Amino acid sequence: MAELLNNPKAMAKARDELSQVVGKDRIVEESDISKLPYLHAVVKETFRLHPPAPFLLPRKAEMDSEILGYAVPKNAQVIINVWAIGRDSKTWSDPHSFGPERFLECDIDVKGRDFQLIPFGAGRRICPGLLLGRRMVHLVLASLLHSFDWKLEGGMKPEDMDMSETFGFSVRKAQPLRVVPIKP
Ligand code: HEM
Repeated sequence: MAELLNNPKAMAKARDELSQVVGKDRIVEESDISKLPYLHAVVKETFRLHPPAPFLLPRKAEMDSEILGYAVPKNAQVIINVWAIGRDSKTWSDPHSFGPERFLECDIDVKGRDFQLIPFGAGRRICPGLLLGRRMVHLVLASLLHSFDWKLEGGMKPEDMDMSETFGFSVRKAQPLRVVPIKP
C-alpha cells in the first residue's frame, strides 16, 4: 500500500485492472486473483524491495565449501541477505525504483526457483505457508484497492512520504502508513 501511494501511476493501473476484471457491482473473490497480472506484478515488486524476512532462516555449512571464490568453513552460520539481492544492480535494472512493469515481461516467480527473488526462501526450509501467504496478500490488497480510493492523511504529497525501514528478524516501515479510505 505504501509503495502504491508513493507511486500514483502504479496505483491507478492496479485500480483500473480491478475495475475491468471485477467491475463495480460486487466485491473481489478468490477466483478473480489469477486474472490480475498487474496486481501480481505489484506484489512481486513489493517482495523484491521489501522482503518481510530479509535474512531468511540461518543455515549451517555441512562441509568446507567455496561460493564465488569465498571460503565457507564447515559449521559456519550462513545468512542470506534477500533484501540486498533484491536491490543488486547486477541483477535488476534501476533497482531502487518501484516498477511492477519489470515483472510483466518475465517469468520470475517467488516459488524458490528464481534465486534473484526468494522472499519465501528456497530449498528444504522454504516457507510452508507460501501458497496461503501469497494468496492472502493478493486477496487483501485487491480488496482494499477495489473497495476504496486511498489518500495520504493530512494532504501529504507522495514525494514527502518517509519510506525508510527498520530491520530485525522482519523488516517493516519505520513510520506507519497513515491513509484515508474514500468510498468511490
Ligand atoms: C507473505 C507471507 C509470508 C512470507 C513472506 C514468509 C516468509 C518466510 C521465510 C522467508 C521463511 C524462511 C525460509 C527459508 O529460510 O528458506 C519462512 C519460514 C516459515 N514460514 Fe513463512 N512466510 C509467510 C507466510 C507464512 C504463513 C501464512 C505461514 C503458516 C501458515 C508460514 C509458516 C512458516 C513456517 C512454519 C516457517 C519455518 C519453516 C522451517 O523452519 O522449515 N509462513 N517464511
